[in-house]
Amino acid sequence: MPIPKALTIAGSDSGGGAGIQADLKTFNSLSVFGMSVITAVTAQNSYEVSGILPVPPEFVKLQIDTVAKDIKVDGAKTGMLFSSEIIKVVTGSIKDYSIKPVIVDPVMVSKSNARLLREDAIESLIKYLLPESTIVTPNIPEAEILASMSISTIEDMKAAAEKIGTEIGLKVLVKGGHFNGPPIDIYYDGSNILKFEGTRYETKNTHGTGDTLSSAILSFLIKGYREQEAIALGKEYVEGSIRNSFPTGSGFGSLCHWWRYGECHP
Ligand SMILES: Cc1ncc(COP(=O)(O)O)c(N)n1
Repeated sequence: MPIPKALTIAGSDSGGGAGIQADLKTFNSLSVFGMSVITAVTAQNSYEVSGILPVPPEFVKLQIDTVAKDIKVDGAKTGMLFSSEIIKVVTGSIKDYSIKPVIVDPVMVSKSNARLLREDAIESLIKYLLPESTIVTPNIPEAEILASMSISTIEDMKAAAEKIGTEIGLKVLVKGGHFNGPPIDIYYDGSNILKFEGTRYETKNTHGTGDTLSSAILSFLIKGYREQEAIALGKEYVEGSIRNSFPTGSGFGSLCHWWRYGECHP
């Protein structure tokens, strides 16, 4: 069987915990060949994003075109997309090369509270990219924006997942990590609602958790698992990475992506 090849289209995190860096570490840990198209360079550490340098949209397109015309992309995920212009070129290339599956992590704001998607780009995300995608993985604040409703209970999460899924026409995993207690994620697969329950680990070392989950789900999907299995296995991988996480700087520390085969606490 050929090695599965995954493409991440996302921002660079110089601090190494999130963004492109988290995606590539995840692909590598799950024995998937990782490729990366960079949408923006951030100057970032564990507690702040001190600068953002967006890549010109035509150069984002050139990166995708150059990879896709040569290497078979078995699936892609998107993370930080920053602007409406970048969203439009990314959507165009996904369509041109019929890239599938596409997992969209609708990254809007970092843990350190910096805007990673311009406010005026949310409409383009909904109008252009999401209809061309397979699964979108919002956390609760992102799901509130995509569904235009407030979410404070599991029932609200279910309503939001179904609303986003039916209005836009894709599958939706609403991540409940922002609530207290065991993290419960709600998945709407186009006809049914499913509940995934996890274990909560009390730690501040959670930088890049969302990026890691969407990359893990993509990895399992292109390895041949069905969607529900890929989500369950992706969650199990992220939980292990959080259980073995460690501090980096003075803010949000990092997951240990290599917990399955290497030392996390030497
Ligand atoms: C380049 C980039 N992409 C994504 C995130 C989100 O990660 P988090 O929510 O952990 O801050 C980030 N901080 N930086």
